[in-house]
Amino acid sequence: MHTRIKICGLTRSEDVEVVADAGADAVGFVFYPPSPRYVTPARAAELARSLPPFVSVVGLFVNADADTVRQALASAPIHLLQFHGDEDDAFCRQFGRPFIKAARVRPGLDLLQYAAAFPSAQALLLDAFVDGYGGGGAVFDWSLVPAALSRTLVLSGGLDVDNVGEAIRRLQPAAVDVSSGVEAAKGIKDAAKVRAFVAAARAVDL
Ligand SMILES: O=C(O)c1ccccc1NCC(=O)[C@H](O)[C@H](O)COP(=O)(O)O
Repeated sequence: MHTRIKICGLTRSEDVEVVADAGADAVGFVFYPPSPRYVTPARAAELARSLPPFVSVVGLFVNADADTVRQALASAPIHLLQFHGDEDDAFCRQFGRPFIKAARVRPGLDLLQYAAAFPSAQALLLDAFVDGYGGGGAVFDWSLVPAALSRTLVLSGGLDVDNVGEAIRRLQPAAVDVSSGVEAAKGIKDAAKVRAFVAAARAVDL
C-alpha cells in the first residue's frame, strides 16, 4: 500500500522545492485569510511554478463564497479542492472539480452520517477539532474513526515524524496530511522535519 503524503500551508518557494524534493505527493495552499499560512491564489501560482510535474496542488478554503473559489481556480493551477469549513456537498461539487471534505473529529460527531452527507467528495480528510478550523497541530482520538467508514480517507491533525507511522498502521489512510509537524514556525517549513516525516511515512509502506 502506498500512502500518499500532502504537506500543507506552504508560503515560500524554498519550502515548495524542499517538499517536492522530499517526495511529497501533494502541496496545500491555504486560501483562508485569517490563517498565518494564508497565501493569495496569485502567490500560490508563483509558488506552484517551483513544482516538478506530477505533484498535486491542493487549494484549501474555509466557508469561502463561490466567486472566491472560482477566482482562485482561474488564478492558480489547483488540481484538488479542499473544503475545511461548514460547506455542504452541493456547494463543494458546484465547481466541477474533485474535492476533499474535512471533518473536524470530536466525540459526538457521527462520521458515518457525516460521510453520507458528502457523496460527491473524492475523500474525507479527518482532522482535529481546533479553533481556527484547522492547522492546529492537535491529534484527535483515532479510535473515534469507525471501522465501518468505508471511504477514501486522508488522515490529518497533529501528525509528525513520531506518530505518522503508527497512524498509517492503525488507520491505513489513502493519504496523510501535515502542516505544524514539519514547521519551524507557522507557514515556515523545516527542511529536516519535512524529510524525516516523508521518510517515516514511506518506511511503513516498505
Ligand atoms: O493550516 C491552516 O492554517 C489551516 C487554517 C484553517 C483551516 C485549515 C487549515 N489547514 C488545513 C490542513 O489541511 C492542515 O494540514 C490540517 O489542518 C493539519 O494541520 P496540522 O495539525 O497543523 O498538521
